[in-house]
Amino acid sequence: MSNTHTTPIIVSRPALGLTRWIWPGVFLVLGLIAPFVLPGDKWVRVAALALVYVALASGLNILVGLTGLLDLGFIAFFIVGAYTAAIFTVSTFGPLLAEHPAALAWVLPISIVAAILFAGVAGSIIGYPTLRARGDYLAIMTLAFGEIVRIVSINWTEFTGGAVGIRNIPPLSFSGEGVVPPTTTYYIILVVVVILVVALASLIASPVGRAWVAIREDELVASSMGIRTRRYKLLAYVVGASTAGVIGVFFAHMNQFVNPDSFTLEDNFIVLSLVILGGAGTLWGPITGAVLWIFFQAVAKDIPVIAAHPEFRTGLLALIVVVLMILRPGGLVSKRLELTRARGGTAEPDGALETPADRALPAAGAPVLRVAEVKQVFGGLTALESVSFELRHGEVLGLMGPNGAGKSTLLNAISGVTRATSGTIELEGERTERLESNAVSVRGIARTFQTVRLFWDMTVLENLLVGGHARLAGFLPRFLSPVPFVRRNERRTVEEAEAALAFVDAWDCRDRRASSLDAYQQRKVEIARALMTRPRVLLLDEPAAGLNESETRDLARLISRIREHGIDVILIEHDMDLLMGVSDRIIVLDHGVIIADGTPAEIRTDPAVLEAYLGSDAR
Ligand SMILES: Nc1ncnc2c1ncn2[C@@H]1O[C@H](COP(=O)(O)OP(=O)(O)OP(=O)(O)O)[C@@H](O)[C@H]1O
Repeated sequence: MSNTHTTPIIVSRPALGLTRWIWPGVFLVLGLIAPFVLPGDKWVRVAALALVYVALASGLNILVGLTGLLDLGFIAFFIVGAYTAAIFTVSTFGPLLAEHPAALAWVLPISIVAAILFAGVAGSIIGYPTLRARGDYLAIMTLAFGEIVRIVSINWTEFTGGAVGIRNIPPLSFSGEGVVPPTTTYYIILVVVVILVVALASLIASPVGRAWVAIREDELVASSMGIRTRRYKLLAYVVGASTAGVIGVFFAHMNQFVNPDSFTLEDNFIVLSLVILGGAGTLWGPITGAVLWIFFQAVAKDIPVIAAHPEFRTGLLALIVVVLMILRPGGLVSKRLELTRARGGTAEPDGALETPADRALPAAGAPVLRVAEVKQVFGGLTALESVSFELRHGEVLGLMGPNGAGKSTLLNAISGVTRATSGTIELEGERTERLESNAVSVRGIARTFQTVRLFWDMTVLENLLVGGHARLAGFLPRFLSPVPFVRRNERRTVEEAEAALAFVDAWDCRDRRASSLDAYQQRKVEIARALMTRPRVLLLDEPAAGLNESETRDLARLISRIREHGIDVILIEHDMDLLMGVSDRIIVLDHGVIIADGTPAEIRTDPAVLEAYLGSDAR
């Protein structure tokens, strides 16, 4: 059994049945009764504005909270949505609406689709160049983008009305009435926001949401699990932007005018603060933050000192954020996101690893992986010098060499983490040396890392589901988890994940947060996650580092069992007993050159190996 010497932190089993609806139920009931309990129209308008911020904060949360992409220009997408509605209803369809105000019922959907399209395109435009940028660069680029859109809205006068803006946007009335009670507007916006939040929540508890969180936690590993990271980052921009665009349309109708002052840089920071204040990366945090802040702001307006100095409002928000970040760094709501809605079984599977039915195994001894004359140069340093070898089917190939010999560099080149300077790599006859790591993973090469790299904030099961990502997410995003066949797929993958966990003897940990596991459990989960990609070849980089003797023996048995399942293994290891015991053949690297290739017994007595390890005295 697994060794457990830490206090197990069990992430509560995903809530079943009614309990998981408590939180959304409370919000929905509050949303529905708000106009009845709020004292007067002014407060109903405040509530409607709070809903607008709920949608904005939820959209920005996809970028900042889930995917870890700081966006300081998010308000630009809101501007695009609001101006789209304004231009459509005042200029394009203005004369028609003047004659038939009820035509808004079909102009509005056109505005919404156009806003999704325009904001989505704007999202891709900002998203594309920022795909390679992170941190400071990303922040500055998005900030600049937000300003560009705002400045364009001021200066493109024939379209946007310049500084004056666009007035006389019709209210949300489908009956032709010129005046719409704030309660009606409120309920229309409530319906829109509920639809947006449900759609975003569905996306989060799907392979897409897991891919976003995986990218935030460790982009390199996410890619090694088969996630096309650039595509998912771009998708995050498009989804966030479209959300802001849609709510921008409703804001324009609610406000009945838009001008550049409707959206300032300050609004941008307010939305960002609300996400952080509420709890970035949670579903309900940004929603809570938005509602609390908008109401707090409305109340604060009546406090004399703030009424006299409205500029204090944002300063106050900044102060609240600073204090809260010290007291509660995760934000007001720190409930972990559930990244799957599928439920696992309650009985441990028998521990047999699934082999895909469509997979024809090569003949024993046939070459599976061919590495030919691979060279890797980093600046002036040649880490690998024309390395060539074959991995044959049915074998565990040991890879050893002194520190700095180039072992990890070789694994990185094979797994597509780095691109070899020259040379070829073939997996069952297919060239892979030019592929990115996600494509290499999909072709059938999985890996673990020298220091364990799990998605620490996810549960063990979620970690494994990320491993099964490529099977769950096709080109057409099969992400709408309420759709039955998608759920079936997800359930199948959960079953496979549980089988993989039972195989490595870590099924008990399936609901634990990865960060709570002990060293050996972490290693086993990392191996199970790699197995979830259904690899033909598994690359293990020093899996015994940090393990005790009995764990190392157990690991040796696990590696042999993996080979018995038809998965060929390349094993880097400094633990000689493990390496010699489990490998069928060993190659030895020194200074980026293969100096020996043979059975463990041959390697043990090879003079070149002894010299590399012990110096010239060994001869
Ligand atoms: N991204 C990089 N940029 C520059 N130099 C690198 C890079 N990656 C590795 N190197 C260098 O390449 C050489 C080989 O490193 P590598 O990590 O592959 O060795 P190793 O055999 O895995 O060693 P160890 O057993 O200590 O992990 C080292 O000199 C290392 O400093």
